[in-house]
Amino acid sequence: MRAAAGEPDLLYIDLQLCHEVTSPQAFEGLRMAGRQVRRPDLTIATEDHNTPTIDIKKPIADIVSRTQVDTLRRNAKEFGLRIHSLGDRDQGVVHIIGPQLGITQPGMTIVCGDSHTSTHGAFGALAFGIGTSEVEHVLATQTLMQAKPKTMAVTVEGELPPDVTAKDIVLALISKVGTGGGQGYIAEYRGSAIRDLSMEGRMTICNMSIEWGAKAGMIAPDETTFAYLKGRPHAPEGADWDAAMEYWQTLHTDDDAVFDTEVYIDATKLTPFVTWGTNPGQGVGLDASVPDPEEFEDEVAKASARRALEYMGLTAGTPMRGISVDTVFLGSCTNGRIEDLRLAAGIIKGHKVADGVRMLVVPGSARVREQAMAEGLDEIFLQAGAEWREAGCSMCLGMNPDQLAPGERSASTSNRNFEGRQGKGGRTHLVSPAVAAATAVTGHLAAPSDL
Ligand SMILES: CC(C)[C@H](C(=O)O)[C@@H](O)C(=O)O
Ligand code: SF4
Repeated sequence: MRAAAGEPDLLYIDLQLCHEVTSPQAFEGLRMAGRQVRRPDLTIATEDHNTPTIDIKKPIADIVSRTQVDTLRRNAKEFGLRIHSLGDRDQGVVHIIGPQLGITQPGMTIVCGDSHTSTHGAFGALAFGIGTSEVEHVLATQTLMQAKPKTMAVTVEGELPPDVTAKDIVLALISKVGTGGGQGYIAEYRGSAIRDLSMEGRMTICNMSIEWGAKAGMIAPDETTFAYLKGRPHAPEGADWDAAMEYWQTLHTDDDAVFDTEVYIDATKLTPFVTWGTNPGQGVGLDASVPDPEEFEDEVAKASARRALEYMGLTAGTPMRGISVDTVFLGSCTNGRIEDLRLAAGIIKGHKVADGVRMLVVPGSARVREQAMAEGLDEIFLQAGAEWREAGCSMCLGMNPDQLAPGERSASTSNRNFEGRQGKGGRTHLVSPAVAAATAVTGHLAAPSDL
């Protein structure tokens, strides 16, 4: 890093991830300026947003999607970049493949033209999303200018009650601090409840940092982190591993560190959390009811809740469990990892997806899919009547064929419930994989304990 008075810092970037949506103009910019990619070895591309999750051997039907994906392939070839294309064993959602390959490591600076790059902060990496002009800057120079953000500690203490997962922690946090609560901050998630989470759970939380406005979210690397990384294709080996460990073990906050802001959450009081509105902060416990907008004190929150209920087709006072869904989506870079699939499969096993409900199970990467199949999870989902798909962003956002029809309602393990996010007119309730599985069985928002 280079720092000078009155200037933003200049960061060296250890890893840039690319996908088809936000990279075309960046490569075009390089071409027009006659530049090369500075460090092709520190740049890796995958196809995820525009890719279909069935018939992946056929050409992509939608012309815009096909052009995006073809353009990424051409750019990767021209600039000498590693790319994991549809059908490749290492293809998948950009934020799933980095950790899975062991490319994401503690202490790194990681960027991608994608807001959920914060996911990688779960390893104690400084990881955040950047805009397309910044993507071009990093491609050309391997550096990025950044103003120093403020720091926030999000401390989650205590043991999680049954049926409560990492997703519920982060949904509860966002409804507490609001979607703008983290603006200008980098957050450290800490406390016993965070330390007790698996890497998958930690990634779920860091993934949604951007949904409450934080620039990035980080978790101090510990034995859980090291155990996850050990033996992965790109993890260091032998003496390199020992040297890396020596460094990684220093990457924790000093005991006497002072944060600009602190937030505290009592994990023992959490319940499964679900959203009722059209931003990730409009959530309540599953035991609660759809709130009454007139009871919000803040005028902006009141207006936004009124509009959200109208769009969502909901009436204040309706118990959350009384909300029926048409679709359940299990997947995305928030909850499309093996642990998420295992958890949902364990709940759905021996049950059937409710009549009239479709359940899409979309592994976050081809490797997650492979592993799930090796464990027989695909069979469990198929026997329950769910659809077992190929890897990709899928119904997390309406950029590929997996979409909600207007007016359709989903319980979705993804991270955004904005109007039209899963298809024009679609209505999204954000939930954990456990709630998704129980909801698929009952046909209305539910927890595993309801089965
Ligand atoms: C398409 C991409 C730019 C976008 C993002 O930045 O997050 C997408 O991944 C999303 O989740 O909305
Ligand atoms: S899975 Fe969803 S949130 Fe993640 S990168 Fe894809 S579209 Fe964005």
